[in-house]
Amino acid sequence: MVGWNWLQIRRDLHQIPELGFQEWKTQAYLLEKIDQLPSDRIEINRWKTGIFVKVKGTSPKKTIAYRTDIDGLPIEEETGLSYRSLHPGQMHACGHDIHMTIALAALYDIVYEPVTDDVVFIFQPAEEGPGGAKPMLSSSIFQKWRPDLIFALHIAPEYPVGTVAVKEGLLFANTSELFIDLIGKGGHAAYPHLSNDMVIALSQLVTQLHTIVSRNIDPLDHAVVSIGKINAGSVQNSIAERARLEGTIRTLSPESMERIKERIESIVKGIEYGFRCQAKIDYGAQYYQVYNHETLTKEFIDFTEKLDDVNVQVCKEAMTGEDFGYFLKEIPGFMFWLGVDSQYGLHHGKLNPDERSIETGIEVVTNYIRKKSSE
Ligand SMILES: CC(=O)N[C@@H](CCC[C@H](N)C(=O)O)C(=O)O
Repeated sequence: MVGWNWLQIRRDLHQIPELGFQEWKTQAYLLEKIDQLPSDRIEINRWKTGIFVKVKGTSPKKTIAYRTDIDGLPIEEETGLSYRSLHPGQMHACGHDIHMTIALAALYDIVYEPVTDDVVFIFQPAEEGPGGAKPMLSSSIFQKWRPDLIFALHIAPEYPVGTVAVKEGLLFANTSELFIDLIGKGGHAAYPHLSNDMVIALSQLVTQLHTIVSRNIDPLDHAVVSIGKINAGSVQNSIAERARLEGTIRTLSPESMERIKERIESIVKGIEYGFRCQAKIDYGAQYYQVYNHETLTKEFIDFTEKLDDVNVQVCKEAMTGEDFGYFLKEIPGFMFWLGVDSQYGLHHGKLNPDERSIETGIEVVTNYIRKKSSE
């Protein structure tokens, strides 16, 4: 039996964050570990930069799946930790290093103490974008090993270690990325009348986009339009020919997502007309809401309440997105939050999850698999 040090694994993974579908080092690291497990008990399938691992049950009647995401974000790490990211401008700022460690630990546990049912571990790339869940779901290997039940967790900086937060039904929002390019006419800053300034057009566009949620969406149906990045121009004394914004749309209903997109398209037409420019809209990756199965989630809450050292809270829905929603659209299951107690939140360069949360995650995931497999 091999001995693995979870803390070391988490720190190793933390040092090599990679963006969606570029997770080659991460995949190699995970495979190096998984290959140490007894080969007669598992089947391994690579899928792009991801991995499927099936642990054979002793007398399987069903298949249980556990999914982790594996990608990092294009965010510069500012934690100052001794094991900070070795990849400039990239960081595990959404906790996927913790997610992967818990998945590896649960895999290890189930391999060495097998359960009755088959258990499939899914190491999924590109959760932050452009989205690995949807293509993984339609892969031939997923369809062959299609589980009867699937679950996953996400770290939650705002909860103390030892906390599991979850709710039945809607947990995470519908999301769509948003990219808008404006193309006008550049020129010398001293001759604005001869140019068509895309800095001004983009500034107006950003302001107008922020009226959509307050003026076009029912206040009781929450939604978000956030612009995370803008880009225009090359030097202070030249008028910008092009400008670009990058953002995200979040809604609690698929209908509001459609409404917001209609409004964006009208506003952009107005900008094109008013500023005599051209515009291109790209919605990038779209994620379906995370909707937790009512009965399974209730059962999970009852089960988790009985675990020592775990405090279960019923939480509200969040405007975060997760392409795990696509798995839940097809397979009964749920996602839950795992408290990691960090002063800085998700997608922040100073996010620093408390590593003691790994133990809680392992306890909840492995015990839940064992419970469901004994039914
Ligand atoms: C849990 C979490 O933070 N998930 C991400 C998912 C990204 C979706 C996509 N890239 C987008 O921005 O719409 C999130 O930002 O909520």
